[in-house]
Amino acid sequence: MIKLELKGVSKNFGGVKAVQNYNLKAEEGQIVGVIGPNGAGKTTVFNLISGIYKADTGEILFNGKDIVGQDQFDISLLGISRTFQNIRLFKGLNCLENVMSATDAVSKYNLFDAFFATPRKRKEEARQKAWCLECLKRVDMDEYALENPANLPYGYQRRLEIARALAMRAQVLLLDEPAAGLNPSEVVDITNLIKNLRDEYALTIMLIEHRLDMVMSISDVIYVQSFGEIIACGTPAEVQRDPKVIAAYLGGDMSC
Ligand SMILES: Nc1ncnc2c1ncn2[C@@H]1O[C@H](COP(=O)(O)OP(=O)(O)OP(=O)(O)O)[C@@H](O)[C@H]1O
Repeated sequence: MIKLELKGVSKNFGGVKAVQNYNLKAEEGQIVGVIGPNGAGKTTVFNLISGIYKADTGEILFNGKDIVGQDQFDISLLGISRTFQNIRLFKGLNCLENVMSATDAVSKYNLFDAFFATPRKRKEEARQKAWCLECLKRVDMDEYALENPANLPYGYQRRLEIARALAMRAQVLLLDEPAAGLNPSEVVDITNLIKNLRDEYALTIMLIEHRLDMVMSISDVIYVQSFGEIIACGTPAEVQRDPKVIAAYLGGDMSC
């Protein structure tokens, strides 16, 4: 089943054609790698899917429905969550509160309940807390629930971002350079975590990554972008031997 599909999507910034006539299909439970040189338009694709930017042309279908024009908040409620190249966490909140902040929008109590701290609000908060602890556990971070993320190694902060996305009950996860800044053993950990989450929840995962060894080892299919266009798409083995990819992206050596 196709979970996410981009059809003829384009985005210009003034004279810059950041994304041009972009077509992509991501099946349920698939890990889709997106690679390409700096400035190729990879992050712009994520910004278009997540509603940060609106596509100039084309369709972005999530579960078969076009989401172009919806704002980022509504898109995240639909089930598309993303992480960022530069980790975005609330440094003043502990890990559990960071995860819970992601679920505030889906809480099932109203202003009256919130103002008067009704039993319904207390019950709903307890339910959300249990669910968020479960999400922390899923990324092996339950023991750090009360820790400030700023005191934790980078690898944990990356996992915390993923826990926030899980708490939103994401069906599609957009990971922007999940291995950036991680040491080799943290890269192995996050790679295994991503694979396990896909297997367990049938998540559809798109990932932008400059670390080719990681993206090649984890992806079912890879899209290669250059100057806003897809120049190749296929299995890791297929794109590695594609002459266009080798010429445009790696200057001759794609072995990793
Ligand atoms: N908000 C914006 N305003 C103007 N130009 C933009 C904007 N966002 C992106 N661009 C331009 O669009 C092009 C694609 O940028 P984008 O960040 O999507 O590339 P990228 O492939 O993610 O790069 P990197 O690998 O370095 O993160 C670049 O030329 C960039 O300068």
